[in-house]
Amino acid sequence: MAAQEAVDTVRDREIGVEQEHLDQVYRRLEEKIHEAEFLMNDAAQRGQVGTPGALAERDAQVFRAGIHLNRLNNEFEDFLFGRIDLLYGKDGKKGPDGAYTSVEPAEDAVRPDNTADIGETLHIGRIGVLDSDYSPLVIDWRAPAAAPFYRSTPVDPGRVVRRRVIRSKGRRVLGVEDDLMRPELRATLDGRELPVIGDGALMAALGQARSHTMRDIVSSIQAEQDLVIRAPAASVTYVEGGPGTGKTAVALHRAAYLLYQDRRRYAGGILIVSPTPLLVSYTEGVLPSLGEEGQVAIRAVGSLVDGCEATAYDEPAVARVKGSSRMVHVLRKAARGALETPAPRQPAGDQLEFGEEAPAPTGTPTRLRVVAFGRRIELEADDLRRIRHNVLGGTAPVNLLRPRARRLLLDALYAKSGSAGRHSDPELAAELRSSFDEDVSTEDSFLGFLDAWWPELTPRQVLDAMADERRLGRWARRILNPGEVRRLARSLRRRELSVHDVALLDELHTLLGAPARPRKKREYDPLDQLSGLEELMPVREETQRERAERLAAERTEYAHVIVDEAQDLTPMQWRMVGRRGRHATWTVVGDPAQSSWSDPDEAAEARDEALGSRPRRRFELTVNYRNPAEIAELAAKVLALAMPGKESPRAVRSTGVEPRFVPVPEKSGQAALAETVRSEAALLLERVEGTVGVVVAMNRRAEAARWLAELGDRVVALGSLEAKGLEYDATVVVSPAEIADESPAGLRVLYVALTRATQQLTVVAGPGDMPDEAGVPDLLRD
Ligand SMILES: Nc1ncnc2c1ncn2[C@@H]1O[C@H](COP(=O)(O)OP(=O)(O)OP(=O)(O)O)[C@@H](O)[C@H]1O
Repeated sequence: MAAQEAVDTVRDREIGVEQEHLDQVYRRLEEKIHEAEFLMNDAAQRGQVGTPGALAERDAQVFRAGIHLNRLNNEFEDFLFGRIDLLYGKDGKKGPDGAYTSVEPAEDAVRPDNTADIGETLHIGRIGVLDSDYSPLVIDWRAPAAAPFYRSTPVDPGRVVRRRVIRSKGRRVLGVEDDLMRPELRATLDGRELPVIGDGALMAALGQARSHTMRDIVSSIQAEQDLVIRAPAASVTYVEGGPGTGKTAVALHRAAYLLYQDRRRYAGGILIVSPTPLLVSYTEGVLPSLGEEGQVAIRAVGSLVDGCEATAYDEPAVARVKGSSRMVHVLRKAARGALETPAPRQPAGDQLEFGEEAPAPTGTPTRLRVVAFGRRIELEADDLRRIRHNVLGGTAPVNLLRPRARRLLLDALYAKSGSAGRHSDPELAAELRSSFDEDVSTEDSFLGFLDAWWPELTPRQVLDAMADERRLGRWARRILNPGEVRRLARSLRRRELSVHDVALLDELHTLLGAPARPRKKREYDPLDQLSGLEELMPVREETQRERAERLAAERTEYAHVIVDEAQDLTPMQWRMVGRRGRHATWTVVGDPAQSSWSDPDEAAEARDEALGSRPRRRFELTVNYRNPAEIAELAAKVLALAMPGKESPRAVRSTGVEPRFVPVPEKSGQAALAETVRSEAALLLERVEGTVGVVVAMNRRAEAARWLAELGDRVVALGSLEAKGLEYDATVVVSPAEIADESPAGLRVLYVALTRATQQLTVVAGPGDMPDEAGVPDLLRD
């Protein structure tokens, strides 16, 4: 009892020490706010005092100080979260953050009798704060001086003697947890021995209930993760790690780190590509909590093209075709072929012509008739075919070839006009030609013809054209088999875009060339045709702000691209993502064992193409922070089937709660399955504090949502592919066999489903499963 009281007293005293420090930090911040406010009032009173530049600087200062205090008061519950006590360093140099830079201890820092004095104490927080004498009150977690907080281990302690995690809420310090990095030392701070309080700051973090949004991990980043977060931004940082090893967390913290390192280069220029909108909304709050609001674009792969927010999934056989790099060849043909619209079958009649009083045609015209120099001149179907063939010979984007098509049409018309040899004098000949061109190209019949014969195509129009099975069959000849053509065409007839369609649209965008932005209607000016000026003459000047917004929205290239769940990108998606980072540095995180793409080798090839020859630094994350050992062990059985020989990450904690198995005999029907899933989810809701995820095969998504409708918003129904990257306190995995049989990648998708829970897992064996007497489905047995 007495011993416990003594521990409590030491703990309380240490909490008091940290409280004092936190109070000092807030005092300092308030001081800065007052200074800033004073400056602002002063500036306002004196009106014109100082140059406009100086006033702007003051305003900026006030603004920055305001942001600081606002964050402190509102956002950062644990603004200050760490502390390291360090030995004296090798040299006495200080860095810009006011801390000593030396990583290694001075030679005489430890005395022969294993005693030492603490030479420096640093507090680590979400942002840096300097005292009025420029000594560091708080070091930004991303600053070099903070690295030992994450990196130091008992094996390689550097200067760190004690590492402390501080838990606080608002302005109150609630607790401290220490790790000793040099347990053999008797170190003193200001003449008193260093106390050590508790253990398991990481474990405390991992045991917390999960909500619908991800939390940052700044206070407990582990050494192997820190190496990735702080890796230099050169070329490609490539990270592999199993489920729950912190890949997503690391990717987000890395974005914050890069911004801190080189804001000028990265502000607004980092793209994070995420597999699903669900994962985007799950992770969206992390960067603001690290103080980086609005600096990073986090986009789902189905929303990478502006204006698209695709969430629909294709059935696996269709997804396989749409994602395959064979589509590049099909799309190339389609982009060119779609220039020709088939003539309508009804009403049957003469060939369609322009320049005649005929009902508006809907097919591609097969004859051009103009009047120039008082004569009727015609190009026949063969002439037109030849010209089209000639223009399409190269690889240039189709929309950009229109001026060339126009030129060749004029050449051909001129040749037929009989005017070509009329003048031997080159100057007169050129003059004649240019007046011919002017005559013809302003003629309505010519302009109308050009619009119909070489229309400016949008990616969507071409994709729609591919929905016609006959035409698609032509474009895909010797590339796709008839079954693939049929399925692809059928899926494109649905109006709703699928996630995979977006990569096709992006590819088409490249093949077609940028379509002109929607134009405001105005008087037609033939000069536009000559010079393509229409894009340069907006009806009204944009304001600065509109321009900034437009450029941000149109941004298609980034300085750094982070790909999360990289194993899932199809070859076509890699091409799309690659185009956004042609000059970028990259961070690519993924786990091949979780790939939902049927042919990982093909995807790896496309990835290598997107990343080019940039050198890669490879990292591996080996510790599973999400799943308790009991769940990880079960998942490992599926991993052994999905990817024999692949090692599971090591789970760091155990809950003592084994996964639960509940079979629903096949003959008992859908209602029994629904009832079982509902009651199992309800049971888990009672057992855990946070969220429950129910993972079902993709085609059961809608019904599963209905099954759970009454259970409130702590429970979510998810299709197997949507579970990617997410986590819940508890999960119900429904019908493992159904999930595994959904696609060629089914076992890997099942592995994903089984690794989502932080505490409890229930497996409901349904149709197709063969449970043993304990209810364990065949796929989950040894
Ligand atoms: N150092 C850490 N301290 C505290 N929590 C951590 C740490 N590292 C990871 N976690 C937690 O572990 C969980 C898994 O992390 P994350 O989702 O980033 O893993 P992942 O590797 O992306 O997983 P998956 O491949 O399954 O999507 C998250 O709740 C994360 O906050």
